[in-house]
Formats: sequence, C-alpha cells, structure tokens
Amino acid sequence: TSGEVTTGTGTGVLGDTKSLTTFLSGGDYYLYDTTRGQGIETYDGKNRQIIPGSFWTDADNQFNQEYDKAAVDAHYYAGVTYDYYKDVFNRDSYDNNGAKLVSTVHYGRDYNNAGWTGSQMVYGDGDGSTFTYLSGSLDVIGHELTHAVTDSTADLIYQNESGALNEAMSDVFGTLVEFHANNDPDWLMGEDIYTPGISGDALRSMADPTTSGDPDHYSDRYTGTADNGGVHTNSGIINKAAYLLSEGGTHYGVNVSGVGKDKMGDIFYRALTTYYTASTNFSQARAGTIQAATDLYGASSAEVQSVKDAFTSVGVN
Ligand SMILES: CCC(=O)Oc1c(C)cccc1C(=O)O
Ligand SMILES: [Ca+2]
Ligand SMILES: [Ca+2]
Ligand SMILES: [Zn+2]
Repeated sequence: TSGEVTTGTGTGVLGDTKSLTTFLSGGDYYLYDTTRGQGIETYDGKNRQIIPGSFWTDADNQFNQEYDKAAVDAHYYAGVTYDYYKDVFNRDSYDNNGAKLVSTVHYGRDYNNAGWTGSQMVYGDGDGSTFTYLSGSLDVIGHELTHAVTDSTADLIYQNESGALNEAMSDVFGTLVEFHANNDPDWLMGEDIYTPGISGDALRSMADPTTSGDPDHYSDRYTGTADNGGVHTNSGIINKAAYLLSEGGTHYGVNVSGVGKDKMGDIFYRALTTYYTASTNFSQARAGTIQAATDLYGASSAEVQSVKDAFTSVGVN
C-alpha cells in the first residue's frame, strides 16, 4: 500500500510513554512497522476470539487512550524482541527470513492468557485481578515470540519433558530480552502484568521456581497429565539450570560457576537452534547444551564445566 513511515507516541500498560513506528496511509495511522523484517502489524481483537481482527488504526498518531495501552506495548515490545534476535544472534525474525510479526490484543473477554497460535501472537486483557493487559510485560512478548523461534527450529513437542524444555526456552529468552533492553530486568516472568493489585510477585521465578510451587530439581518433577504434562511447571527445572549457568550458585550441594547472561544466551541459542529436536527430553537437552558450549568454548572450557554442573545441580544427568 502507498503511504509513509511515521513515528507516533503512545502510552503503555504501565503508563509509560514510548515512540512507535507507524504507517500513514489514506489519512489513517496504522500500527504497522515496515522497518523490521517484513513488518510488525498489530490488530484489535475487539474482545472477541477472532484473529487477527482489525488492523489497528488511529486518527492522530497519538496512542494515549486506555484502550490503546495494550496495543502500544504489543507493537513496541515486538520491535524490541525483533531487535534482540537480530542484534544478538543475527536472526531476522522468528524464521530467520524476516517473517511478519502479527499481534492481536484485546483478544477475548477477561482472557487471562497470552500465546503463540502457530502463526501470530495473541494477548488477552486479563480479568484485572490475576492479570492486567498481558502485552504489558516485555518478558511475556519475548516468551511468546520465542515459541515461534522454537517452532521454526527444534520444534519441541509441547508436552511432557520436551514441552517443559519448550517453555523454559521461552522463559530464558523472554528474560534475556528484558535484560538486553534493560527494561527493569529480573529473573521473574510476567511481573509487570501479574496481579496488578499486588507488588513484588510474578507468574514464575527462574531464580527460585519454588516460589510459584514449581520444581527446582528433577526428583520433584510433575508426572501427571495436567497442562500437557506440566509444561509450565517442570520448566522450573531447566529455568533453574539456566539461571545458575548465568549467575552461579550452590544448589543441592553442587557449586556452579556463573558464565554470565550473554554466554548463557549464546549456549542455549546454539543448543535450541542446532541440537534440540522435537522429542528432546531433559537428559538429551543436557547433552545438546554441553555440545553447544563445546562448540563455542572448547571441550575443556570453564563454560562447558558450568553447563555440566548446572544440569547436575537440578538432577539432570
Ligand atoms: C510468560 C508468558 C506466559 O507464560 O504466557 C502464557 C500465559 C500467561 C498463560 C498460558 C500460556 C502462556 C504461554 O505462553 O505459555
Ligand atoms: Ca489517538
Ligand atoms: Ca521479568
Ligand atoms: Zn509459553
């Protein structure tokens, strides 16, 4: 369509002001960023479970209404996540071929969920108690877009151990995006949108998964069938290993020497995109992550030793 790249101003879910890359066409300003890959497009679900919904337009390029907040953050944070994968791993969108990033906000009614549908992101508004607009947290958008990266690479089956590994990869890179952008970063997931009436809590903690009742050791894994075999629960085991690999610590008597966030990201990115496959379980993930670290730093490197120790500390051998 003919038109021009413009810069709008918006108010995010937390009330913060941010610049948005928009597109002026036919007198309307679209939440359409043509500067990243094949584009970033944000849609209005109008509180129906219809996707993608209506391409988001605004009359004056000022996205400062209450109803705009969810769209502002979905659009802006998709750009931040695109930039992370491009700048850090030279990956052009989730398919490494510039695939369009499509988000729908105001999806459903009081919908306490966010997700990757297999072709786009969807964000509910939350019920205002458990969640506020779910696009308001950068780590959540990084989490959802990493599902797309995973589906385009390892394609980890979304159940049992491969599913928990899938979930952990999304938590790992959702968190690393937050650190890279220096967006009030932490090892918590969804803290900006979880229970708006309560401060200091989060959906999950990578540093201590037990704070949300999730396991931090393989011996405590969930073996039931709920949540596709506990994919959002057993992810805690891998999350803890990733946290320890980055930050170091002693866990169940095992000392892990931290390698830092950048190297932890490089190791898991290479493991996810080169060694993990659809059926990779935790033990196979240990092997693949060791191999990735070996490729990057050498078999007798401190980084390889830290990977071994991190997985050993959570009972994965
Ligand atoms: C941290 C992001 C996250 O976990 O999003 C989900 C929510 C809030 C509900 C159900 C599924 C997901 C998901 O993306 O796995
Ligand atoms: Ca406006
Ligand atoms: Ca966080
Ligand atoms: Zn997920």
